[in-house]
Amino acid sequence: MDKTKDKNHRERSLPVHFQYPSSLIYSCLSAAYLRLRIPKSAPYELKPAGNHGWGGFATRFIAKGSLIYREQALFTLQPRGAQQVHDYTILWKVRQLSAQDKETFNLLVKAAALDGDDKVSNVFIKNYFRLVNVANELGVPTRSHQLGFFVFLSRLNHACVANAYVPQNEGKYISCYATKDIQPGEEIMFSYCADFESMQMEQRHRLLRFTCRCVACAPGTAFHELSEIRRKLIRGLNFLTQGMDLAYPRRDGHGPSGIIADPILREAAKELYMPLMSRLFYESMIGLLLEEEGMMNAMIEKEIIARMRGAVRLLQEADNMVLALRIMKQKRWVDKWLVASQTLHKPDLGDIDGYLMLNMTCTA
Ligand SMILES: C[S@@+](CC[C@H](N)C(=O)[O-])C[C@H]1O[C@@H](n2cnc3c(N)ncnc32)[C@H](O)[C@@H]1O
Repeated sequence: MDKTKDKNHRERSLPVHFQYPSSLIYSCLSAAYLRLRIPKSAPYELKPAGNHGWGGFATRFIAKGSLIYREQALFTLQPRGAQQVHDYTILWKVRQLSAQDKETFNLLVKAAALDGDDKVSNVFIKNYFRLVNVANELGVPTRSHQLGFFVFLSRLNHACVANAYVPQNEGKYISCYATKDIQPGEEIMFSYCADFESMQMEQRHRLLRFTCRCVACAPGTAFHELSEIRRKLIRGLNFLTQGMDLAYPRRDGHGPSGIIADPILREAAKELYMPLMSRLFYESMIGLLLEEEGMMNAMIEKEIIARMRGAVRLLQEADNMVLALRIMKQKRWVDKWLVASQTLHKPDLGDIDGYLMLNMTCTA
């Protein structure tokens, strides 16, 4: 996913719906799920996962950074939102599938029916990922959104601090990568929403509509307390660098922005008027906080570094350039942040260019 935080495209898989309350449901689901043939190339199997219904468990060691599974959508739809997907549209798509794919789809419908839900559209809602940049019929990439139905990666459960990551998408495919070393038998989980990095527990659970019990969602623990502070800070830092509040819907382009108390700083951030050297400090702090939170991974890192490089390229003053190169040279985020802290709010002749360029990109 483009963590340059394309304003409208951050939603990935949607927070989904029902709790799986009893062992009765597990055994009903098992009838359907045991018949679901996980492809041989996928290094996980389906098993009951405590209060998460069923989940995917590693069948072998999966090294940090490696691809876990790449899946093609069984079919795609192009509605305005998943809630607007109608049963008949889905069934029309399913009619065009191969016999084997139809059977797979029917297994998920059966599992849902055993769970007391016979609406095909709800099955879709539970198994879709948002796709952007899908090529149109002529093969030309578009910015339009599609929703893809994914059978196998949809079986993975959510964790706010996860061991896997699903970047936004690549056309009709989605891929899941390990963000940590995963041992055989360990459950593979990813965060259902990229913006959760800027949200505190209560808001995350409200959107998910279920109660996550990962390490960040364990009130009373030191990790949870720190996590709440870190995510609030990340929210503020994202606002300062990108001019938007990722924790709230932004119909008008800007969120409530209560996250930044200082009105002058808030207005400057909204207008994307932020000195380049300050950007380097804020971005390195985001990196440090994400790492501390256990949410850093190669893809996010690449995106933050790309944004930092963009700022460095625009610098015009020699002493700032020297400092910036020192920041970029540091291997660890904590060191980048320490060096960058010497530069906060230091102006540069390139600040105006940076401001113009960002505003042009954002309005284009
Ligand atoms: C896409 S499905 C994931 C697979 C699902 N567990 C199954 O049995 O098919 C999403 C649903 O799984 C459950 N779920 C996923 N992650 C969870 C978590 N961390 N805690 C509780 N329930 C979770 C929720 O009911 C959610 O609506």
